[in-house]
Amino acid sequence: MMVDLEERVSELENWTDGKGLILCGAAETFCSGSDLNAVRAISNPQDGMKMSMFMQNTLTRLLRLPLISVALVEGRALGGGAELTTACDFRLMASDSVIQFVHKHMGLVPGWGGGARLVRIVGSQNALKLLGGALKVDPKLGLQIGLADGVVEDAQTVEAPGSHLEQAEKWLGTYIKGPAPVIQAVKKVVLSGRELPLSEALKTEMGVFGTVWGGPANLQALASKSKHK
Ligand SMILES: CC[C@@H](C(=O)O)C(=O)SCCNC(=O)CCNC(=O)[C@H](O)C(C)(C)COP(=O)(O)OP(=O)(O)OC[C@H]1O[C@@H](n2cnc3c(N)ncnc32)[C@H](O)[C@@H]1OP(=O)(O)O
Repeated sequence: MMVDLEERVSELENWTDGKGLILCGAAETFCSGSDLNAVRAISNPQDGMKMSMFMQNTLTRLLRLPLISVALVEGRALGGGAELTTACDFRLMASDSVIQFVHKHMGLVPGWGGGARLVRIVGSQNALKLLGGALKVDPKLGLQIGLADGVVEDAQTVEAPGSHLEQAEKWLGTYIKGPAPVIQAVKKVVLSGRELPLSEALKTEMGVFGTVWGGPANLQALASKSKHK
């Protein structure tokens, strides 16, 4: 899974007109973390840290893609799978889904960068509770602490306008409507604001602004005298 994921991220880094990404699992599980059969063979500290470096690099690149990403969590996201959800910009949870940082039960802490990202998403107090307590985060708790950005309804409920994936596509559609260069610029500006010290973020923002100012979308908007009602 880890190598496959890195290869997909490399492909996505070359997707020049991408605007949005939905990451979902298979069957009833979003991701159950490391392959326990495989990690038993690399249970020494050196190999563990190599795996950690590989996955931290992969997931950091995933989060830094110039597009808006959503983790569609169906079933369980456990351990590294929970960390994987934090490597997307947003998380949508199905009604019976659970995000659980089970690391403590494995005698571990997050190793794929999920600890650092979790603090930035839910704050240090909630991160400490989720990691220290290996708490099961259901959609209600996820929305309450800001780990979940929305819930997708089950097909048999009246509110469900389609499958989980169709609902996620509709949810994401609101944020990626528009020309790819503009959506990509939006993500780049937010990324720099999220990761850089203010003075550097301002420089990055100015640079990104320069790529869209006077661009096709900007000139078209100016020509149309659009009103934002
Ligand atoms: C940095 C964190 C990272 C690390 O330390 O390297 C980790 O992520 S540690 C791993 C954390 N994940 C787990 O501990 C998950 C363990 N699995 C489960 O809790 C359950 O399997 C499940 C995911 C909740 C699913 O339960 P259920 O629906 O009851 O199905 P099964 O338990 O029968 O599983 C089906 C099948 O899948 C195999 N499986 C599940 N998870 C893993 C895994 N992480 N690695 C390897 N194999 C996994 C499970 O063994 C079953 O296989 P078969 O017995 O061959 O059918």
